[in-house]
Amino acid sequence: MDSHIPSPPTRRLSMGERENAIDRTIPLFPPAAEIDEFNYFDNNEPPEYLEGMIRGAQEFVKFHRNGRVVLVTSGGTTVPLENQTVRFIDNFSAGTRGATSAEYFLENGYAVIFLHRQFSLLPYSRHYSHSTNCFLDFMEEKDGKVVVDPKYQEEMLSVLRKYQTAKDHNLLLLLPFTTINQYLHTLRALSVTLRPLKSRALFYLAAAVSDFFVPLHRIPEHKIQSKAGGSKLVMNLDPVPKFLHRLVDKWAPGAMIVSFKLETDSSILLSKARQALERYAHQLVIGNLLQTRKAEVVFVEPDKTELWIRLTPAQEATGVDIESLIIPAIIQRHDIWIKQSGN
Ligand SMILES: CC(C)(COP(=O)(O)O)[C@@H](O)C(=O)NCCC(=O)N[C@@H](CSSC[C@H](N)C(=O)O)C(=O)O
Repeated sequence: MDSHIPSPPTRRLSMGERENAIDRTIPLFPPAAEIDEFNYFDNNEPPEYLEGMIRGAQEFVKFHRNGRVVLVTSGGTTVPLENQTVRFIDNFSAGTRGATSAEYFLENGYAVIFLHRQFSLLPYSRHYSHSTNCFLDFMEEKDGKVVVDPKYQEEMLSVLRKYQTAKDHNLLLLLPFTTINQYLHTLRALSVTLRPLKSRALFYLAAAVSDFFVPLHRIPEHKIQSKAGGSKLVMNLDPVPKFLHRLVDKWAPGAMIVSFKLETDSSILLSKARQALERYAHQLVIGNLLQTRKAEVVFVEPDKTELWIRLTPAQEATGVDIESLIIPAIIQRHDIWIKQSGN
């Protein structure tokens, strides 16, 4: 290390060690019973904008009543720690999986309801976001006017044309969420809105959903104060109802439902994905590891098959989207689902 740069102070660990960071003496929560889910929705108000949002979704579904509609969820849900939220627990997701998948569904003739974390990546604009691949880097000034750098014309024109087509044909409905509560209320309401499509409705649950939250009756109104000299913040979180169970059983009967299982430990990915499929009895779990999610996923299906979908090194090197392989494989399964459902 350069002599003139002082070495960082040794990290001060809090009193305990890593293994004490989470109190594991509390018994593991049993799977949420049905009543817990009713309680959740009775005790946690829907967002005030929900009625208007759903009216728009109803118009969209009516417009596409003879086609296929996929609800793509994308981005991470937050768990506010105060009602006047200053601090919150976030779930990791840039929104790349959802936004990229939505583009491939659109290119395959699906209408897309994109339920996404506000300000996360969106279909098409994800190619030129404000930070990575900043759109300003693709422009230059010529004769006092802003023009697109000729180097990028072809690629940008292709993205623009796809974006325009989606807009001109009313194929993409963008609906935002931020908190877990907004997400759950909106997902439930959209499930009911999609019922008329029966098997032609597809749920593609790529959002990173919170598992624990602070219930309304326990959340402080104002910013939590830290005491002078420092003080611990001990949080007591409740489990988020296992809504996937309700979605499959009650909210979206007949629709095809695909969920994602996110892990960081490769040794438990397959078993956790199988467990989710057994627990919720939906049609497909796509397992992925945080660290390799852009290069490989595994399809875990009710007939016990496990199909790995991987980019080759050459595909990775040339920037092929793994979603260009995932989505056609899902559509193949949706074709069969619709045929078997007879509606
Ligand atoms: C979030 C990523 C990894 C994409 O990343 P970006 O491209 O950066 O956006 C996505 O592929 C994914 O695994 N999404 C699902 C993550 C997730 O939270 N899955 C839940 C299942 S759906 S939430 C279901 C709820 N917990 C319940 O059991 O009812 C889980 O693993 O537990």
